[in-house]
This record gives sequence, C-alpha cells and structure tokens, in this order.
Amino acid sequence: MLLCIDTGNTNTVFSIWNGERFLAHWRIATDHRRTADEYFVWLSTLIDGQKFALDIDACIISSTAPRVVFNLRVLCNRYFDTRPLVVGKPDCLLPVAPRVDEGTVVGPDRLVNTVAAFDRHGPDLIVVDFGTATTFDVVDMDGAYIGGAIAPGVNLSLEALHMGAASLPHVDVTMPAKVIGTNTVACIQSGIFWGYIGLVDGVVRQIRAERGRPMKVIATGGLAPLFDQGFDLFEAIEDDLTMHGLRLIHDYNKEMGNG
Ligand SMILES: Nc1ncnc2c1ncn2[C@@H]1O[C@H](COP(=O)(O)OP(=O)(O)O)[C@@H](O)[C@H]1O
Ligand SMILES: CC(C)(COP(=O)(O)O)[C@@H](O)C(=O)NCCC(=O)O
Ligand SMILES: [K+]
Repeated sequence: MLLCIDTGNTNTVFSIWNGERFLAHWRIATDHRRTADEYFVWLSTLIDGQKFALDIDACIISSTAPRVVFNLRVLCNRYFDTRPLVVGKPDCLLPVAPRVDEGTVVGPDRLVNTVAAFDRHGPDLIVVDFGTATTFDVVDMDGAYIGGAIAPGVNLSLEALHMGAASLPHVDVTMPAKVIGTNTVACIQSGIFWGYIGLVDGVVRQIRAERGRPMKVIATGGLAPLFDQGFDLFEAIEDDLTMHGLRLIHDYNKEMGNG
C-alpha cells in the first residue's frame, strides 16, 4: 500500500492507497516538532479502528513546510522501511517540468495540484486551492505549471484582522445573510466573504485576459465549497485533488523505474 502525505502550513493529511482506491484519510495539525515516533503512535491508533492492516511499502510526501520533511522521512525509513519520494526534490520526477523564473522553488502542493487537475480535466486550467494561502496555479496546454498567484488564506486574513485591530474579535468564516453588516461580526464576515468572492473572480478574470482564453477553474481545499454557493466560479470542486496528484506522481516515478 502507498502512504501519501500532504503537509500544508496548517494541516497534514495522511492517505492510504491500496492500488485501487483510498482506504482512509487522516488529518493532524502541522507541527515540525512532531517526531517520527509520535506520527507512528498516532497512525497505529487510527489503524486499530480499521478493517485493514497498515501494510505500507511505498511513501510519497508533499510539504509546503520544509522543516516537517525530516521527521516524515524518518517515519517512512524507520517504520515502513521505505525511502519516500519527496515532491520538489530532484530525485522525484514530474511528468512535465514547471516553467517559471530560474531559481524559483514552486510550492510542491502547487506542482501536485497541477498534475492532478491536468489528469482529470486536460489542458488550460486554473487551480484555486483554499489552504493557509489561497493559491492560483495556471496549467498550460502540455500540463506544465507556468505560474499563478498567491493571496493570504481566508483564515489567515481573519486572524490578521483580529491580531492587528484591538477591537475586532476572532470570527469564523461563513456566508453572511446580507452584505451590509449591522454588527461587528457581521461586518467582518461580509468583508471576508465578499472580499474573497471578488478576489477569486478578479484573479481568474485577469488570468483569462492575459492568456486570451476561457480556461476551466478547478477548486480544492476545505473552504472551496463555501465560495461556490451559487456563484458559478468553479467548474469543479475536488477535495481529493492533492491526494490524486500524489498517487499519480508516485505511479509515474515507478513507471520510469525511479524508486
Ligand atoms: N471544512 C472546513 N471548514 C472550515 N475551515 C476549514 C475547513 N477545512 C480547512 N479549514 C481551515 O482552512 C485553513 C486551511 O486549511 P487546509 O486546507 O488544511 O490548509 P493547508 O493545506 O495550508 O494546511 C485552515 O485554517 C483550516 O482550519
Ligand atoms: C503558497 C504556499 C505557501 C501555499 O501553501 P499552503 O497554503 O498549502 O500551506 C506554498 O505553495 C509555498 O510555500 N509556495 C512557495 C512559493 C511558490 O509556490 O511560488
Ligand atoms: K494549499
């Protein structure tokens, strides 16, 4: 079985692929101090509640938090006796190389999303990922990542308001009933919700104009459904996009005789 690990700046998701389908998805807060032993205790406890044995013989990691990778590598080596593929490292092959400015280290999550979206939707796409940051990844005709946009994530913006303004409380993101808020919480919710609708719409519009093409928009990340309530911003919402991409990249490396 293949263990796919997707580490974002906020959460890390572990998924188990049995060659045909994902058997489980488990989520833990991202913390670079967590040791390989701690990961394993946590995984073993979760596996106890399942109908399958934890029989891992391959691992692939995508991490937007570089410091976490060391302990994840140790986990794979020590407990599963495998050398993990780490997306973005030279020894992990990608079907198509990104075309960006020399020296740019593209977020591995963006490379993985690109591979997954191209596989499912073909060429000429914009992938929007609502994670810690809200990212826009542009996928070219041949499936290459060719750049995009990075905006602060929804929760990061809410947190920044609370941190920077003495009288503003921490507020949960939701779609407000009205645009004109009549109390502080409703005002913040309106600013964030309608602000992000405008942000996504605006960035997509500008990318399409720059490319001179319609381009499909695929959304992923926990907050994507919130922004899809009747606005027709996205062609599809796929919460398993990153995991699908990790599996594809693993299979591609295997086909190429790598690892
Ligand atoms: N279903 C959800 N509803 C509300 N907030 C969510 C949901 N899923 C994730 N979040 C929040 O969205 C932010 C981004 O989460 P996540 O997609 O896991 O980010 P990352 O991949 O960068 O770690 C976090 O603040 C998280 O708490
Ligand atoms: C933009 C990101 C912070 C998004 O990370 P996430 O929200 O998934 O934690 C990450 O993709 C990253 O660190 N990128 C490096 C710069 C780049 O992609 O150009
Ligand atoms: K992300």
